[in-house]
Amino acid sequence: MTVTGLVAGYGAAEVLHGIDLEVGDREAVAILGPNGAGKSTLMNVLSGIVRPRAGTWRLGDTDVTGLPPHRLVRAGIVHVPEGRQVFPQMTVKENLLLGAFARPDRGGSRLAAVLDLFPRLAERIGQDAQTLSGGEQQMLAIGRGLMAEPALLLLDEPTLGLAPILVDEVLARLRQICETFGVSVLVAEQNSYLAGGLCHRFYVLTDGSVTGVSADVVGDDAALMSMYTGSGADRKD
Ligand SMILES: Nc1ncnc2c1ncn2[C@@H]1O[C@H](COP(=O)(O)OP(=O)(O)OP(=O)(O)O)[C@@H](O)[C@H]1O
Repeated sequence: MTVTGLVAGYGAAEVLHGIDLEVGDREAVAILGPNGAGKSTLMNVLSGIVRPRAGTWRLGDTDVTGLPPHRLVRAGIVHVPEGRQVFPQMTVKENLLLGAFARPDRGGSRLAAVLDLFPRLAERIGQDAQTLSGGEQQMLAIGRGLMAEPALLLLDEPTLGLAPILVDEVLARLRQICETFGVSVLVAEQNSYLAGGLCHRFYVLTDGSVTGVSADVVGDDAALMSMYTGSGADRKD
C-alpha cells in the first residue's frame, strides 16, 4: 500500500497533516506514537470509517481512496480495531465465519489455516467469545480479520491491556501472518519494544506527520522519547 499526502481531522481540528507511508508486500510495518498522536485516526481513514480531507491511498495498482468500508474489505484492506471487538454471544467458530462474509465460498479452508495459526482458538471453537480471556479475544479478532482474505491487515494496538505472556503470543504471530498468509500488516503500537523485533520497518507518528525510523531508533528509548516530545531524533533517510 502507498499512502500519499493524507490529511484528516474532526470538526475544526486537523489530526493528520499529510501522511506519506509505504507498506510492501508481506511486510509488517509499525506505526509508533504516543497517546493521541492520531494512530487510530489513520487506521480509521485507511479502512473507510473516517473520511479524509485530502490525500490518496493505493493497494497495488488500485486507487482505493475514499471507498466505503465494505468496498475496502473487498479490495483487500481489513481493519482489526482497538479493543478486541468480538461478538460476545457468538461462538469462536461463528465469529470466525462472519469474517469470511465477503468470500463465503472459501471460508472452510481459511478456517483451518486460522486455527493452525491460533491453536488456542481451535481448542475453544465452540465456546462463546465472551468467555475467552482478553488475549484469546484479541487472537479471535485477528483471526476474524484474516478470514476476509486481506491483502493488508490494519491492527490497532493489538497488545493493549494484555498480560505479557499473551502479548508475546499475539505478536509472535505477526511474521507468520505475513509469511503464511501472504498478508501485509500495518500495526499501530504505543509500546515500541513490542514491535521492535517483529516488524520489518517503522514509522513514528507525531504532530500529525510520520517519519521513517530505523530499528536502532526503535530500540533506543531516549531517541524515541525525544521524537515523541518533539525535541528531535535520528531520521532514517
Ligand atoms: N471521533 C472523534 N471526534 C473528535 N476528535 C477525535 C475523535 N477521535 C479522535 N479524536 C481526537 O483526535 C486525536 C487523535 O486521536 P487518535 O485516537 O487517533 O490517537 P491515537 O494515537 O490512536 O491515541 P491512543 O494511542 O490513545 O489510542 C486526539 O486528539 C483525539 O481526541
